[in-house]
Amino acid sequence: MVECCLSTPSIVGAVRSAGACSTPKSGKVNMTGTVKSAAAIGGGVIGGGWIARFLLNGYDVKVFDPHPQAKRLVGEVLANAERAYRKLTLAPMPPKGNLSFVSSIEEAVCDADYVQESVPERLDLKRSVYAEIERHAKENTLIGSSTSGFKPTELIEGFATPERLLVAHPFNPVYLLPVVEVVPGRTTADNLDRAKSFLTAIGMKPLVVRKEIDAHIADRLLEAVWREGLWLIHDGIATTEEIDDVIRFGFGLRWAQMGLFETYRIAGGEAGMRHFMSQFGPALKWPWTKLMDVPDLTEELIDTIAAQSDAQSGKHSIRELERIRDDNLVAIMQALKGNDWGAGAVLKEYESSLYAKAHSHERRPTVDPQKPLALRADRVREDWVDYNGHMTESRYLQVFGDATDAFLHFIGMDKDYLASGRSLYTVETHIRHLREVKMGAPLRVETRLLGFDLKRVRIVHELYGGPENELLATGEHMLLHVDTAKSAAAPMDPALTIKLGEVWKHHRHLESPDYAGKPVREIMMESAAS
Ligand SMILES: NC(=O)C1=CN([C@@H]2O[C@H](COP(=O)(O)OP(=O)(O)OC[C@H]3O[C@@H](n4cnc5c(N)ncnc54)[C@H](O)[C@@H]3O)[C@@H](O)[C@H]2O)C=CC1
Ligand SMILES: C[N+](C)(C)CC(=O)CC(=O)[O-]
Repeated sequence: MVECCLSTPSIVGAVRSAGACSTPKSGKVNMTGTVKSAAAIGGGVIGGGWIARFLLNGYDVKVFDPHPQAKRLVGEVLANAERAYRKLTLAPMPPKGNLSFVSSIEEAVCDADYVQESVPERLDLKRSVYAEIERHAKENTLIGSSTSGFKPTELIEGFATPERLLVAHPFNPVYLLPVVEVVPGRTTADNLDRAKSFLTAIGMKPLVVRKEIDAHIADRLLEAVWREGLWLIHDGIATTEEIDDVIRFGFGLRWAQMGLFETYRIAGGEAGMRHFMSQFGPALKWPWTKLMDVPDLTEELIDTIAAQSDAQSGKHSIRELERIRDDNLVAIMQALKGNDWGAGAVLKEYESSLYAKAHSHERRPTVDPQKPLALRADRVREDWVDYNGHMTESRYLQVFGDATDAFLHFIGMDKDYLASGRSLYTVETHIRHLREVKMGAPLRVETRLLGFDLKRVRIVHELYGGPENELLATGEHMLLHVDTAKSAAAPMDPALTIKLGEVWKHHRHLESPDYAGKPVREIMMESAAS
């Protein structure tokens, strides 16, 4: 917790600037009730994570936090979050939202459709912040609280519009971990739905807690584990590092993918959960845990824990530790995505929503059909670079593959088309690497249709970039239309061929690339030998 800033809104009111709001208080969110802009009240560890998630998902965010270094602190969390997202996904993220720091709660919330409160865990402070939010926010602005343990009915005391306040309890780092415990309190079903769709749209998995309790679901569990950890240190049985080791080399790996009960079902062998319960149930009554006893947090115990923690992790700054943690979380989530499981399944769903948005009319670039199609732009990310300092080979295929996907969306191969059991598979690829492509270089792909018939599409992508906007690489591809259930070639839907025909009407007049259709050159061994 940042000690300097347990400021109450009345103190904050002294620095409030006037005339901040363009929207009158009574203004509706918008016609559809969807969230378009967000405010963050509190930009510490958790507020900073929320701010990063909102911004990276394209929402403008106004932040109020009286901490004198709030800008720097949020900036550092945001930098780490951007770094993590570059590794997390290649899906087209929306343009980043605008971040502004304001000097009052009023300025922060007056235009916002969604407000996330992340001030320190003190009930009086939270309530006074809500009173200020309520005074200045639009009438159907949603308010989410990051509280780790307060129940919504405690939070809403004295609040005139409790139907719009809910607990939205996230997990650190908020920009990566998907789950958010949503505790509705007296929120209306409509507002609950709005909150859930907003949280889902920013890549989260809202889990509605059906009955409010202190500390919701997760912190009840986490506190039990933490309490046992404190006892183990207090009793001199284990150090902070040893406790962390049994988790990270052992059951923590299981928890990341199956949680507690599914793991224990397997631990029951073929007889499953019933056998597990009968074998280990009695142990619950043995003195395996300290139950609700809490060790006194004496200076001595705190010193021991802090010293052990320094010995364990003191060689890294907190920001470095965050980056190590983020890299590991990204690796786990990507592995789980490959298995379409747990947090990986959420990531997969989120990515497909990003692709769908990118290909929707809203964000589709204006395309001039008379020219090669400019459907894909990117930048060489830091983990795309090989030991030569160049974009590594597999990333060329990634960039061209994404450009092919963009082209297929352009001609009408959308989610519904795929769901109908039809798709286009790439059956042949020829990539030419023409110039060095270095880290950070902006890339632009131009796509041209070289021909098509009822079952095949032939395209070529040209990759441009670098300081002179030069041609860096080319990729020529043959795609085959298939019936995915039969895994056999099949004619395309007429809608696709009509669209291809429209593109072809223009592209047939473009100058044919002289390299197209040519194989990799042969090496004449006779001349090499002579
Ligand atoms: N740290 C964690 O692991 C988690 C914390 N939470 C919850 O998130 C909330 C915030 O916790 P942290 O971010 O950890 O605390 P923090 O101490 O890192 O940040 C709190 C921020 O609130 C600011 N603040 C203080 N008074 C304010 C006011 N009147 N208006 C606006 N900003 C004000 C402070 O300057 C500080 O930057 C708490 O309710 C906590 O229980 C939820 C999930 C995890
Ligand atoms: C320790 N804590 C209660 C603040 C933890 C949380 O609320 C969730 C988390 O991120 O572990």
